[in-house]
Amino acid sequence: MEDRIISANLMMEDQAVELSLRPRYLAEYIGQNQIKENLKIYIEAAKMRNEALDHVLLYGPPGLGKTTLANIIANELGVNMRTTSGPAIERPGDLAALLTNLQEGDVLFIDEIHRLHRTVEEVLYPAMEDFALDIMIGKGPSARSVRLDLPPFTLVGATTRAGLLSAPLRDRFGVVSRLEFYTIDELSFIVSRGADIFGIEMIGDAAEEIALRSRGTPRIANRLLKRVRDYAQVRGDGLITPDIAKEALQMLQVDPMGLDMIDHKMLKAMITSFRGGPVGLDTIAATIGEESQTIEDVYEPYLLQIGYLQRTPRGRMVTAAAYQHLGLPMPETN
Ligand SMILES: Nc1ncnc2c1ncn2[C@@H]1O[C@H](COP(=O)(O)OP(=O)(O)OP(=O)(O)O)[C@@H](O)[C@H]1O
Ligand SMILES: [Mg+2]
Repeated sequence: MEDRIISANLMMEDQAVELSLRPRYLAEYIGQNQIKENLKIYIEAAKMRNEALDHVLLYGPPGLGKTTLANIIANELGVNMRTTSGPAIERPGDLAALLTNLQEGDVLFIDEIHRLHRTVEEVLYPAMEDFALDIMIGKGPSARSVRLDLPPFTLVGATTRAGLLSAPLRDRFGVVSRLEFYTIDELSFIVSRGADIFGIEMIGDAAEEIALRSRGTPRIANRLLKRVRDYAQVRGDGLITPDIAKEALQMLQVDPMGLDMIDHKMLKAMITSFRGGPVGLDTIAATIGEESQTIEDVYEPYLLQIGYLQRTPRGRMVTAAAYQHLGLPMPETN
């Protein structure tokens, strides 16, 4: 299921592309204007005071630019960044090793921070708050705790599931930023920028055709651009015209709103079996043979964003806009 062309999750084929396309400074980072503006001020202030930047939590759906932003923060601060992830830190000692290796002002980036082990998380609290590490020396009755000073550092945490973060951890971030889906204009810009970097020729509204189908997500925009380029090369002379872009995307079975077969299957199942809802997440999952978690994290956010699905206390509902998009009549209300 995860080889959907419009999946926001990172795929093998994206990795090289993302490295070459990843913006390195705030000025190159498109969109997320509020976040950028705030960060610019905080970063400048931290540099003026010669202090570490406050800890930053970045959250939002996959592919919106959290990892990119973490790298940018370190670049703008002019410091080194160490990268790890929640599940990779198995024991408190692993975290201690990471922390004691930081230089003053460095950024420690913890991806998937909602998956930190509880025992590790507890070591993180004093580290974040007091730049200190409490370690136990010895065992049994003679054991004692020793406090070790750490260099001031900035923790940047990223998560797709802020709701799963414990309150004490969340409270220790001075800056909490939620990334939003990108507008069509912003995505068009990202596509054009990618085309420039790759030396791809594109004319007319071709970038917009790709942007429209990118589900508000730069990662998807970059991936679609790559596929469209292949199509243009094989079917034409490499030039991406709006028609070529449309044909290529049609072949990839991505509709003009960025929906693919699985979205269609899910919406249609809700319509035919449940009169459009409300229907519970688990029931939808069972009906289309997917996991509830996947639907909630991966499929649903964009459908909610464009107003094709609605969340109600009694479950999910298909909206009039979705019926219209699918060309299906709304059931009579009674
Ligand atoms: N604001 C932006 N401007 C231009 N390109 C962007 C922007 N945000 C993201 N991208 C592009 O999208 C790609 C994916 O972004 P990134 O890896 O930072 O997402 P993420 O939020 O960390 O995803 P995940 O939740 O899967 O870790 C980047 O490599 C970059 O090419
Ligand atoms: Mg990431």
